[in-house]
Amino acid sequence: MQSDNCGPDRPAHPGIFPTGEAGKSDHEPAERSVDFPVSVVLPAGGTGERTGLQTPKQFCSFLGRPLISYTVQTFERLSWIQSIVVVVAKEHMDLMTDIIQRFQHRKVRVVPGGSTRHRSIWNGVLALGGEAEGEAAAGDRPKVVIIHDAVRPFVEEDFLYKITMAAKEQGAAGAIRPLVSTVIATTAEGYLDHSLERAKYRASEMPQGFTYDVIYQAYQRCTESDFEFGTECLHLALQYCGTNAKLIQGPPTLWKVTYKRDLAAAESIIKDALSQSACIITGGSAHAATLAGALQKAAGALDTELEVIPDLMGENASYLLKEWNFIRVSVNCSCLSEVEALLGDLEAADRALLHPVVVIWVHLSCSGESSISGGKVEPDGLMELASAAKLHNILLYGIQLQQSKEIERWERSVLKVMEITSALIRERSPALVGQLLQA
Ligand SMILES: Nc1ccn([C@@H]2O[C@H](COP(=O)(O)OP(=O)(O)OP(=O)(O)O)[C@@H](O)[C@H]2O)c(=O)n1
Ligand SMILES: O=P(O)(O)OC[C@@H](O)[C@@H](O)[C@@H](O)CO
Repeated sequence: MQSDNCGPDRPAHPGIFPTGEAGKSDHEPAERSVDFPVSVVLPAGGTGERTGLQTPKQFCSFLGRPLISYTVQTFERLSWIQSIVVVVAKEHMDLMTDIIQRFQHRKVRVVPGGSTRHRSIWNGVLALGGEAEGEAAAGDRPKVVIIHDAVRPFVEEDFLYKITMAAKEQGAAGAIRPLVSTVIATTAEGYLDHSLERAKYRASEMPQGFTYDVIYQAYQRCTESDFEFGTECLHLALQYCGTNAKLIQGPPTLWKVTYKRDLAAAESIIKDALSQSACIITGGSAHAATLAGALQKAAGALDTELEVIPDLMGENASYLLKEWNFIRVSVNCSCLSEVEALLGDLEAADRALLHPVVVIWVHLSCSGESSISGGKVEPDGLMELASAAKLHNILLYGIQLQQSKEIERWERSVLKVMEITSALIRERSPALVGQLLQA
């Protein structure tokens, strides 16, 4: 049984991870031309025992989204990938179908896995050829199959392209990384037998690529012992097809989420990727522009790139499609209509389907009267707005500060606004949503 879900026709959501060029974020995937069909098998049928958690790691959530959804997104946004087969345990088929529908993933099919990783991958390869349903659909068969563990979410387009082209040429290609620890052989009694010369060995990682014929034939010919105990597809290609894989050293981002600590590391990487920059909207106010300039200066010390714009009109509307963090400065105006308009624009742009968007309302009081004692700002109004925004995965926070003629005091307030802003953007905590914080 498999479930097809092509999902609604929508533009690929921008990615948040670098394409492989250092520091360049991939708001849009670089267009590459691949003139043959490429499909992907994502084995996700394991139980993740080594995390010690009840929930299999591929379904553990980060910022409200399961790990596997991040991996699927990485592949679905590449125009040269024609289809993705996710292989999950039978009891998770419905869960995976729900994830695909909830996050509007495209080009994805779900098929049942097997008792071992190899069996799961084989089921995925069969599905690509239409055999999982009992009829061979030769026309759908891809030229190249990328096999990638679903728990390796940080794969870069550049590297996928390299593996794909090498697999097309060579029949098989695989990612490798230098060994971090020396590999030793042990005796039956648990003593050292010998150690391997580390420089001669590499860690085999994912993604791997194969021509469809090679991986199909390899699995058709392999033994029950291979299915039960094997962990290396490249070995099957060599052993049963005489195809010697091209090995390509990949970036450190290829690591596999295996232990509980890896989940924390993955969440930190995702949060880092979402908090690289922010956009300050001043509404054209001179006071707000002054504050924005001071915040930009303070941001430099906090490694956050701040862009200042008056509004989201014209060309500036592009920020709605590429920015994950917005700061709306209101001066002497405690009404929330400007924030409400921004939230409406973000909801209309459908920005927060895959990642929570942060909106921070900075209320600058220049009138001299304390905006607290004057009771000018209605915190309830902010909480109400924030609760509604949260339903669209938009996290709204408030910060209040007063203009001060004392330079030192003003600079301290500005720095405090920037520190609070950085923390809110980095953590994206639902707990602080709707709060009016004081700088
Ligand atoms: N029967 C299996 C076992 C594993 N996998 C998948 O293969 C990938 C790499 O395997 P591994 O990291 O070993 O995952 P688990 O087997 O879930 O982990 P553990 O060994 O800790 O249980 C994972 O995406 C896992 O879901 C699979 O599709 N089918
Ligand atoms: O062995 P595990 O099941 O933890 O993970 C699978 C890994 O072995 C595999 O992803 C790479 O070694 C490449 O084959």
